[in-house]
Amino acid sequence: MHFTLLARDLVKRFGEGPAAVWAVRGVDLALAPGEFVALTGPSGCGKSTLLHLIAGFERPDRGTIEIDGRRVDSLSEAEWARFRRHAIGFVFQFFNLVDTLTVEENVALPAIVGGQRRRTARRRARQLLEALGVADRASELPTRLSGGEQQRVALARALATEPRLLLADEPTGSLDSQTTSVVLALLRDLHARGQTILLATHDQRVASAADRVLQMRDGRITEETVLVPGQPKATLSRLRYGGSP
Ligand SMILES: Nc1ncnc2c1ncn2[C@@H]1O[C@H](COP(=O)(O)OP(=O)(O)OP(=O)(O)O)[C@@H](O)[C@H]1O
Repeated sequence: MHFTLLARDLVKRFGEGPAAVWAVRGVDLALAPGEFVALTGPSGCGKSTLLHLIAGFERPDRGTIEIDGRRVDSLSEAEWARFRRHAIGFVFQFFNLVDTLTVEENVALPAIVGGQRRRTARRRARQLLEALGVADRASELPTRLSGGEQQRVALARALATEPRLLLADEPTGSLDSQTTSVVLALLRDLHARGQTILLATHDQRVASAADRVLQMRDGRITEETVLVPGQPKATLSRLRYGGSP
């Protein structure tokens, strides 16, 4: 079986000695291509840390991570950064857009940094903004946009390099109920198109859109609820909005 994500026995500790915090204490996790999995659990149980380990923002103290069959935990920082740029999209609770760049430039940036031609990257950014319903804000600075619009831009940026794995940390955590519905509909749509998604959420509505919900407690996955039984999709049809880039 091919997995988009395969993590084994992940452990992450912050600090030393008696002050040490064991944020992740031996997590095994496998996502098949096209699966949508939600992580839930009380504040401080380790959801963000787990996502950061998978994205390579933090290094595990123990354990292994494979993404799309590639061992990533042993990569150098530079290799990790290069791999992450095209394999992983990350959506943050507070958007993390660059305030001094326009919306379109924000979305095009990862592809440009990854070596894509500027014109191609900007054209694809336009297509994504169109698909996510924020194309009319393309030339504005992100600070002029509402929270929901900023999160749609952040989603567009995360998808700009057609990542195998979309990670999202509380993507609706700073949105009101109506805007949450919009972002949730987008996540469902991405899932229906075959995007593999792992997200952390406190919102039951968001969690219930997933195929599986994993409950975390004290750095461990303590419970699994399968909402959509059966084999996950075996093939991943790559996301394409409005033709090839
Ligand atoms: N950089 C860090 N340095 C020290 N401790 C940290 C660091 N990051 C996280 N922790 C600790 O690790 C534990 C897990 O935190 P984490 O942010 O992963 O939890 P969480 O489930 O995402 O919480 P929330 O739902 O509030 O975002 C907490 O005790 C937290 O204080």
